[in-house]
Amino acid sequence: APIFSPPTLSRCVASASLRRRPSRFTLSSRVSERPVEGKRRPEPTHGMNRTEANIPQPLWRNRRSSSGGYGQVEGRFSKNEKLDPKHMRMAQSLGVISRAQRGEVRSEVDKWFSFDDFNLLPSIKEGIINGALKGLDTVEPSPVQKLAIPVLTGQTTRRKHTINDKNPYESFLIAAETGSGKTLSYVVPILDCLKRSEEASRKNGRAEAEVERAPTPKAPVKELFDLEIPTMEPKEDKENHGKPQAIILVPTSELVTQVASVVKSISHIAKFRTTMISRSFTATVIRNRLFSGPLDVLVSTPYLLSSLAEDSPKVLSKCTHLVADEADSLFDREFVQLTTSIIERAHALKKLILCSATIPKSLDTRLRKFYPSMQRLVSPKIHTVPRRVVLSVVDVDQNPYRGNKLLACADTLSQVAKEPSEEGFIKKVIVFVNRRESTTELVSFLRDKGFDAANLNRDTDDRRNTAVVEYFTGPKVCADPTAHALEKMKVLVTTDIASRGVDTKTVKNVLLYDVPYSTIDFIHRLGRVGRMGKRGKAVLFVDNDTNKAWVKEIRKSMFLGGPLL
Ligand SMILES: Nc1ncnc2c1ncn2[C@@H]1O[C@H](COP(=O)(O)OP(=O)(O)OP(=O)(O)O)[C@@H](O)[C@H]1O
Repeated sequence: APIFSPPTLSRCVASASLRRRPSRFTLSSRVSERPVEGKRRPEPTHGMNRTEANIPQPLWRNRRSSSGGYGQVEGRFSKNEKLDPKHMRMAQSLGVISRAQRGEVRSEVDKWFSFDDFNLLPSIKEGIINGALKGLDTVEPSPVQKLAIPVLTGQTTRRKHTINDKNPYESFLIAAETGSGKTLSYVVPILDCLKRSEEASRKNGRAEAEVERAPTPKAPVKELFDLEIPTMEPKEDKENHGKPQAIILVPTSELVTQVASVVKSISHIAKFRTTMISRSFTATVIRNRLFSGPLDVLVSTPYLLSSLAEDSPKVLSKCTHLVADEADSLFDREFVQLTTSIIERAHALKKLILCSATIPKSLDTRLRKFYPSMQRLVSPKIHTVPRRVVLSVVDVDQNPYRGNKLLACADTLSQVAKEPSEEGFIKKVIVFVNRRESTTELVSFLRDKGFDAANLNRDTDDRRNTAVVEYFTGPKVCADPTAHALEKMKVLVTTDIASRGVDTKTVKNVLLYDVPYSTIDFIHRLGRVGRMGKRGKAVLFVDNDTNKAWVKEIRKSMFLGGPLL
């Protein structure tokens, strides 16, 4: 017989039955002893002589699907898992909204059903339906719009606001999850208010004109020696030139273009004069846009507006409504002085509106100090990632990548390209990196591998950046059905410049090439997908240096649909 022959199934079964010893199933004498923590017992009977039932705690009571509909969950999430202190600091940087507050807001939101329920002028409603939200089958306000529009238009009052020397204007904070329609929640009430005051002043003007048209007393007959005083030519009324009534501040020139296009979509119908200025335009263009005629709404970055206001302070003299969109950026260390100097110079200000998807504790404290009577319109879902976003994790230190992150990224992208979703259209994928230098390195690697990749960061040309952002925020683009899978995909490699506010509603996949520095960055980067209830996928690349407990915590919160804290 051969020394070694391959085992057959019957031989294995026979040897197993021979080895079976019933004595091994007798109870141990150490049955009452507590198991030693962390000690592994490799015997086959391990765990059979326990004094307590080993039933794992249910992790998610309302688990939607066994296949992990809300994220492919790896491992178990333990309640007692401690975060690295460094990451605890990051995780705790977000303000906390109590359950009671969330419940209160939900009942407020449930009162409203359609835009018709709001006390808006017909031209504004038409602007929403046929302009800003044109092409939608059913147009109804989103929760944050239901929360903000009635309060900002004065239809409902939450708290009586007393205007005095300390609080010369009303202040509001709109805070809601990413992609929830915050832009319209402040644009609509502002435009409605401007239209009403325009109509009121037109009525007053008509009344004044009627008074003027009344028969004037006859002029006394001129004597021969009376001087003939030449009548002055009526001057063109330049009083309102370059003095917008509403100003919207956003941190980047890409957002200037985006927000201005939302305002313009309503302005075309409701007849407003809107313009935008940013560093993408030359000085002549900016001058012409601002001073060539009367202006209702201006969208700008704080840098440009504050330098303009220094040269001609009258720019802010008629501003009654001021918005700071992405308020957490505009009140951070980089912008806070510029933003507050603009607010202080707007002496005619009636309403200050701050808007943000995240409220870091630093902002919260600052706002409580500077605007103690600020009305907070906070969505119950603040600090959550849209529920239809699935986050999966790729460990680049594991096989098959073995530390080659570039390769892991290229491989993930090629898997995305092969997916059958978005059939007939170009797939748009955004890859977020932490440092702008990484964009160049990653783009050249991806191009070498045959991907159509572009980079966007603060060093790249502004106009090109605007064009790239417009492509990724624009409608779906049809793909050539005969083209290769990689040719049917466009990849944008970018830093946080494209993570805030950019409305990439046709993007279905984001890749987080670097682990974001904070929960705030996580929320904004993941918020580029799953906008307005759409589905989205995100892939996070981790390595041995990543705090996996923190990542696990984030995935757990996402799975439960709770806020990332
Ligand atoms: N009531 C609505 N119904 C359907 N779609 C809407 C509605 N309001 C806004 N939208 C659309 O939702 C998308 C996201 O809106 P918006 O950019 O205002 O979100 P956001 O809350 O400001 O997001 P972010 O926090 O990322 O800046 C836009 O494409 C917008 O046209």
